[in-house]
Parts: sequence; C-alpha cells; structure tokens
Amino acid sequence: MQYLRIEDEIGYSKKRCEIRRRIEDMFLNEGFIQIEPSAFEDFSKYTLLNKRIKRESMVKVISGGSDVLILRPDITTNIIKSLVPRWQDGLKLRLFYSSTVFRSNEASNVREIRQMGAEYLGEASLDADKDVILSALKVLESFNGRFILEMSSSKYINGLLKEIHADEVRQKQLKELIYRKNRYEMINHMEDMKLSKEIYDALADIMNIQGSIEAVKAAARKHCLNEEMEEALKELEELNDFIEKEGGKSYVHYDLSMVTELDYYDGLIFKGYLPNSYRAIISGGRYDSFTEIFGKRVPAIGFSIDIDELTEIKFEEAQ
Ligand SMILES: N[C@@H](Cc1c[nH]c[nH+]1)C(=O)O
Repeated sequence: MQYLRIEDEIGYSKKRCEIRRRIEDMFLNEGFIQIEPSAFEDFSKYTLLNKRIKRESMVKVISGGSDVLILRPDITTNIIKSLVPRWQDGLKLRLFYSSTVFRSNEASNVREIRQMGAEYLGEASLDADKDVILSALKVLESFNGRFILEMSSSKYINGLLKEIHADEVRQKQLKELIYRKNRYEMINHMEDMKLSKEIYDALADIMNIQGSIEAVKAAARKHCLNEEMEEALKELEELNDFIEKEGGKSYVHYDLSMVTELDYYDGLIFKGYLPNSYRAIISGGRYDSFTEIFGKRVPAIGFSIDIDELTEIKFEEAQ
C-alpha cells in the first residue's frame, strides 16, 4: 500500500507488523509450525495445475538458463508440491506461513499480496475441518466481533456438474458464471445444453440456495442427484453442529453456489468477511485430490488470510 504521506505509510507498516505478530502468536499457541515456502514455480507446469488462474495474471521470470518461471500466485500449491512427493503414511502436519503472492493486473502492474495461512496435512476426517474452521473463526473474531464466515462444500457443485457430463471448457464456463453470480447468462447457456428437467432445475436454483443450515438443507435436498451432493450436505451439517457447540452459529452463512478462484477444492470451502470490506479476508478449504497430482493422495485442508486487506481495514478504523 502506498500512501501520499510517508507518515501514513509508516503507520500502515506498523499496523501490518502488529497484525502479523498477533496471528503468528495465535498459530504458535495452537501448535502450528512455521515454514518458508519458495517463491518460484515452473510456468508451463503451473498453467496445467491451476486452470482458473489466468495466464496473463502470472508474473513471469526468466532463469539464467532461459526457462520461464513464475513468481508464485498461490502458496498452498507451492507447499504441497514440495512436501507431497516425500510424504510418509501416517504423518500429520499443521503448518503456517507468512509470505507474499504475486499477480499482474490488466495494466501489467505487479501486485504483491501479503498472505498468512495455515495448512493441516495428513488428517482425512472432519476433525481437521473442525480444527481449521475453529482457527479461522478465532482469527476473524480477534479483529472484529461482527464478522461473517461463508461456508459451502464444493462437492455440491462438482457433483451436479458430473451429472451434466459437460466437457472441461463447458464446466469452466458454468463455474465462471456461477462465480460471477450471472444467472441470466447461465440460463442462456443451459438452454443450449439439452438438460433433463431435474438437472436444469438444480442448476437454475443453485444461486438461491443460501442462508442458515436449515434453509440450505431444505432447499438443496430436493436437488441432490448423487452421493457426492448428499455428502456435501451431511458434512456441512456436522460442521454446523460443531460450530454451534463452539458458540459461532450466528456468524455462519451458507451459500451452495460458492465458487473459488482457485479451483482445487473437493470438500469444505469457506470465506471470511469483516465489516467495511467486500473482499474476503480469509479463504480456504479442503483439497485432498489436488495433492494426487504431486504423486500421492494426502488429506489436506487450510486457509489463507489477506494481510494487506486486513491491515487496510484496521488502519482506516484507527484514523
Ligand atoms: N491458497 C488459498 C487458500 C488456501 C489455503 N489452503 C487451502 N486454501 C488462497 O490463496 O486462496
């Protein structure tokens, strides 16, 4: 963040340092271990891995040997790429980091986005989801008692898309439209696709399935077309019971049309918001099957915190 007055910029940096320390203390107290991810990725391999990250937004770097590398646009991918090939069965790790991701915008300006985040690797059960959700709730609560945690399971949309048997391009288009909440265009697309009535209704209704767990269950159940979609609801229900026991029910909102920019999730997904910002401060989820690309299935779930956005909110509040 660049302010007109150096004094403000220094004030902002001071605030960012305080925020990082506070989150670092929280992670350390909860037993997470700090790691330092690497900054570089291979450009051509990366474009195959994260298909929803646009190529133009990747910041390219040429190595001494003329290979094209990129500065990491995502820390999670970077961590599992390094750990999964050496993974030993039975290992469980709770890790955290404080680092930067790099993205280029349309005007070719490189943005450096500071993130902190946590990853819980090696635990397949919902215990890991609960552990991670609790950490996310604690982080949000420590910065403002009025926050929202939006939750879904990507199994719902993915299960529905499987029924459509759409090719990859079509799936990507549909996800993009759902991501942009562009219902009008989505209906236009669906008209071309000759869908059965059940599938058409499930897709047409997806953006309406939001609210409390009770409301979401009632609206979604009639559209469940396979086990994967059923599983999504069962898991969310169990997580909701846990959150309720922890006293967090009033902060949670469900939205089964949630689509994330990073498309590697295959279970719980969530985003955390604070007042005075429409951008997610926290975002994360479970991504077990994504790890298979690196040679082994390792259960994995985590989230990142947008430190720049959080600092801006807290800095402006203090003015
Ligand atoms: N790396 C993801 C967040 C995440 C961490 N672990 C799992 N997901 C992001 O930047 O949005």
